[in-house]
Amino acid sequence: MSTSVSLSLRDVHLAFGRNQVLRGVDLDVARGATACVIGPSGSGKSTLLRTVNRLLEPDRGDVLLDGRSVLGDDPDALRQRVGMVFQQFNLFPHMSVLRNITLALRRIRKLGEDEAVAVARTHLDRVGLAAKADARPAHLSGGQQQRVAIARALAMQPQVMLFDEATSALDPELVKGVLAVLADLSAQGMTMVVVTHEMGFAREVADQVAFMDAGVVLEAGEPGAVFEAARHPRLRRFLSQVL
Ligand SMILES: Nc1ncnc2c1ncn2[C@@H]1O[C@H](COP(=O)(O)OP(=O)(O)OP(=O)(O)O)[C@@H](O)[C@H]1O
Repeated sequence: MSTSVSLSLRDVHLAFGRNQVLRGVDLDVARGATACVIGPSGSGKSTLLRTVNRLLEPDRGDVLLDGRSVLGDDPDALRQRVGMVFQQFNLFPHMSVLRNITLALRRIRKLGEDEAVAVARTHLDRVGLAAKADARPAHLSGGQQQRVAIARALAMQPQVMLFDEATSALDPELVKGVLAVLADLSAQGMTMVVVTHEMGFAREVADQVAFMDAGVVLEAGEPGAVFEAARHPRLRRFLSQVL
């Protein structure tokens, strides 16, 4: 794994037209730490993630990796450093699992075919899918497809990983396997931001839980402090609805 970096968002604002979605987001994720972002639908969680790898540009504020702003960086170079996994797995349906992973290794990391295949197999093994290298995505379960998407992102040797509701599209029995991969990655010291509705995962795996409401991080802290001793009434109300 390449070295993880710290991540900071400073007073990030973003509007879609007149809809002011981010209203001054501050978040600090230490190197190697896992932050889980929780909060009501529409509070801006996905939008926040997308500002980190510049799928969206903030109107104001800053995004920093290891203390350095990334807002002037080449987006393609930045996206090699910041891997992202989406709710829908976004695999190429007409390619084998292996090819889905080697494609970017060859085109972006410029690896030769043999090395790309070797790297891809290593990462497939890491997510427990070495035996599925030659399968088409459609022949895999949703949970397996999501693990391929994770392997594909990890193969690029990111320094930060973003997960946008990575288990929300999965049948309940498939969620566990994907969360186990995330927990493993967290334990290995990857810097991660995980937008999730899985409160059990947040409680057990996160170093920090950040509660977003109406475009700001209203409260953040260690899981025990957030789940057991929430200060803000809006967070207490949210938790009473989801726990
Ligand atoms: N590309 C876009 N164009 C216009 N509006 C958008 C766009 N993306 C998100 N929004 C709006 O931004 C607001 C926040 O959306 P966002 O997806 O960030 O919320 P969320 O907290 O991730 O919600 P959920 O938990 O339901 O996924 C919503 O009002 C949404 O309609």
